[in-house]
Order: sequence, then structure tokens, then C-alpha cells
Amino acid sequence: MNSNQEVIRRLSRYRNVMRKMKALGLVKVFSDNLADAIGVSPSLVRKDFSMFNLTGNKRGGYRIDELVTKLNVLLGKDRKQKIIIVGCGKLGQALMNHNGFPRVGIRVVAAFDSDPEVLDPEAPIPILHVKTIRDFIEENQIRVAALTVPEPAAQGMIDTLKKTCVKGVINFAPVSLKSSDDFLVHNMNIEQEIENLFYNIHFAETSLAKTGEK
Ligand SMILES: NC(=O)c1ccc[n+]([C@@H]2O[C@H](COP(=O)([O-])OP(=O)(O)OC[C@H]3O[C@@H](n4cnc5c(N)ncnc54)[C@H](O)[C@@H]3O)[C@@H](O)[C@H]2O)c1
Repeated sequence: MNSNQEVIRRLSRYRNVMRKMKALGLVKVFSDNLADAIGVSPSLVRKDFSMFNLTGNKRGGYRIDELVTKLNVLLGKDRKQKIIIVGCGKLGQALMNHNGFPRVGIRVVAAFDSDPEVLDPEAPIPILHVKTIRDFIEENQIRVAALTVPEPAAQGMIDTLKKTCVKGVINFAPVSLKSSDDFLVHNMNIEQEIENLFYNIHFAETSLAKTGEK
């Protein structure tokens, strides 16, 4: 992830924390609170905010309402976040039924599959044939897609999406697909994440054991 993406990810996390604080009745927040909540230093919070002219001060803190509104604009949260899902198998269906999306303003507007058996154009989230995907994307100005097709179909689908107005894909197939300047791919490789977790645990345990030996 490049440094811009890291800042954007932090802004989104600040926003989510502040929405929870607001729901608890809090009016102001300090950089230390946000830093604690997302595990960074207070000075990094202030640096992130000053980069986007988000005002407040060390003593008086930031007004949560104002900051959330400004972050919404910065992150494009004031616009509808429509996504489509490509591949309506086990994972695609799980994402379609995920009730966390509406809470954060994300709307799954349609899903696509190549298997005629799973199509359901009349469903609340219509499942349409993938051959109609380009027209649907252009008509509905879709900018983000979730890719839940089998690995062999993933690159071909990226090539198709690149010819549309889609600008970003979250890819769940276990293949690392490349981003370009105007087309972002976030690869979510669950196997790799679990493997890394095991490696990290193993590394921590063996380092601890070595330290104990000294
Ligand atoms: N199921 C999981 O828990 C899980 C977890 C992490 C990652 N993944 C990955 O996500 C992807 C989907 O997994 P799944 O378990 O849902 O598989 P699945 O076989 O249940 O579903 C895949 C769906 O994609 C459709 N499809 C195939 N080619 C297509 C194409 N060219 N265009 C449109 N649709 C197409 C199939 O008809 C099917 O409905 C895989 O790459 C898998 O490795 C799955």
C-alpha cells in the first residue's frame, strides 16, 4: 500500500471511530483519543488532519460533527457508494447478504454470474448474466466491483472491467492482480493472511526462545 492509500485508510478509520463516539453522545475528540483508538501516535493524527486543513487544536480538541462532515466530503462518503459483485457463489452470496454495508453507506446494486442457474433478475439485489455487465456498469456509473470468481476467471474479468468506468476492484480470488495508475486492485488473499499470521507467531515464539537461551 502506498503512503497516500495509508493516509486515506487512516482517515476512514478516524471517521468510523468518531461516528461511534458521536453515537455515545460525545461532542469533542482529542488527537490522543483517536490515536489510541486506531493505534497510531497523536502527532500522526494531527499531521494527517493538518494535511487536509482539518482544524482543531491540541487543547480544545476537534468538534466531532464538523470533522465527520469534512471527512465524509474528503472520502466521497457524501455520495452514494454503489458496488457490484462479480461471481455469485458462496462468497459472492455472503457479501450480498452482508448487513454491514448499509451501515457505512455502501450499496450492492447488482451481482453478476456466468451460470444461468444462479441468475435472478427480479431479486432485491438482481443477479444478472455477466454478458450484460459492461452496459450495466456504464448505465449505473459503477466505480467499484468486488470480484468473487474462481482464480482462472479473475484476470479476464479485470480486463473486462478496465474497459468500463470501474476504477477499483476488491479481489477475493487467490491471485495477486496488479493495480495501475487509474485502476486500483485491492487483493484480499485470506489464505495468505492466515499463513502470515502463523509465520509471525512462529517467528515471535522462536525469537523469544532464542532470547531465553542467552
Ligand atoms: N468461499 C470462501 O470462503 C472464500 C474465501 C476467500 C476467498 N475465496 C475466493 O473467492 C472466489 C469465489 O469463491 P467461492 O467459494 O464463492 O466460489 P464458488 O465456486 O462458490 O463461486 C464462484 C462463482 O463465480 C461464477 N463464475 C465463474 N466464472 C465467472 C465469470 N467469468 N464471470 C462471472 N461469474 C463467474 C461461478 O458460476 C460461481 O457462481 C474464489 O476465487 C475463492 O478462491 C473464497
